[in-house]
Amino acid sequence: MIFLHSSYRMVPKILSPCRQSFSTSIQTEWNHSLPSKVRIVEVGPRDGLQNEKNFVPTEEKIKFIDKLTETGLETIEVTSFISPKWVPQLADAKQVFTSIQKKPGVRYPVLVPNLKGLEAALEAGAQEIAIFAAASETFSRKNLNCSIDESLSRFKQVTEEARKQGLSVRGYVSCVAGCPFEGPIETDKVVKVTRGLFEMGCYEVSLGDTIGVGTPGDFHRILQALKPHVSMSALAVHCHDTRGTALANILTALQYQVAVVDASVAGLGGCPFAPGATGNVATEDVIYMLRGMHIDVGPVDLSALITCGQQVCDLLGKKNNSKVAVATQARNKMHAKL
Ligand SMILES: CC(C)(COP(=O)([O-])OP(=O)([O-])OC[C@H]1O[C@@H](n2cnc3c(N)ncnc32)[C@H](O)[C@@H]1OP(=O)([O-])[O-])[C@@H](O)C(=O)NCCC(=O)NCCSC(=O)C[C@@](C)(O)CC(=O)[O-]
Repeated sequence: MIFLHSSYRMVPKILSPCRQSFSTSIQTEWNHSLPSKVRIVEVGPRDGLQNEKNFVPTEEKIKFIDKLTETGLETIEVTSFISPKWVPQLADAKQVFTSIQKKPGVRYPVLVPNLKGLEAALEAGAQEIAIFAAASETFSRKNLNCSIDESLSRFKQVTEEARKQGLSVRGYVSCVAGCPFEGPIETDKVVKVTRGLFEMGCYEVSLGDTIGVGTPGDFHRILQALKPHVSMSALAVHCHDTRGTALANILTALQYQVAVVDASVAGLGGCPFAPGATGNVATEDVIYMLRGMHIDVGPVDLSALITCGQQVCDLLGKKNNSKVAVATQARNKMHAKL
């Protein structure tokens, strides 16, 4: 496996918003090793809101998700059927899930931590769930109140029951590159938990850099170790951008044929049980980068997504963490003045 493709250095400077296209020969040489299509999993309504201290009114959550649907996103993680004592912000999971306008063809997964959550998700009409384990023992206890092994046996029951009911099950592994409590995490632990999730029946596993400490070197090490055991096309990456390495980590994953990327509009996000965690990579930035590389990311209207991201930032009173959104808005303002 070549870590950075040798022609990488030949790529011209970053594409401007007017989308310069690079020469066909360079494009072919460089892109042949990358997936031609990437599925974006928008996690803004779940990961993006779960850590907000002030309760976001249910109606606003519903409007937010409906706007995301209108942008053309194809997968939107809506909420979590977790204990409201643990994450009060998502206590309205059922109301949100049953009230959003679901567009045919769009997938609306929800997080589920146990059989109780599965029951609630089924009652609400969910067709896809996500379970979430960790590669760090301490983080598992902080996030799920149980050890990694206990969580895996709990999730096995959840997965078996969900699949019996016809649901698809996605898995997450948190702390793949580092833990807020334990520091660096051994690659073997990531491999063990990832394999465990596939063995119990997950169709896809998303590798979470929960606190955004990972670098391309970490993703190279982790994917290299996973390669003999799992299919790269069944993996996703979930990169928080705390240290500005998320896009580079995603690019590394693409070089391993990983073709599913989690992202959050306006770069919202963070796990309430992971001190120091900040937002996910911004969906706008991922789309901009991948389209600039001629990778198909589906029919998302980037301008509509930028507007939606800004609206939710205004609602939350937060800074927009999408560099593409900030630059586009500044450019639009400048053009409006001319
Ligand atoms: C797993 C538990 C429930 C264990 O928590 P526990 O306290 O051990 O659970 P319990 O079974 O003892 O139940 C305690 C209470 O919660 C209730 N309860 C129990 N389960 C549910 C449920 N599903 N729905 C509603 N209520 C529930 C249960 O009925 C009981 O209520 P009481 O009798 O006290 O009134 C808890 O630890 C929990 O909810 N954890 C969720 C934590 C969470 O949501 N973290 C954020 C998501 S993960 C993440 O962000 C990382 C990710 C995915 O993005 C990837 C990455 O970045 O790495």
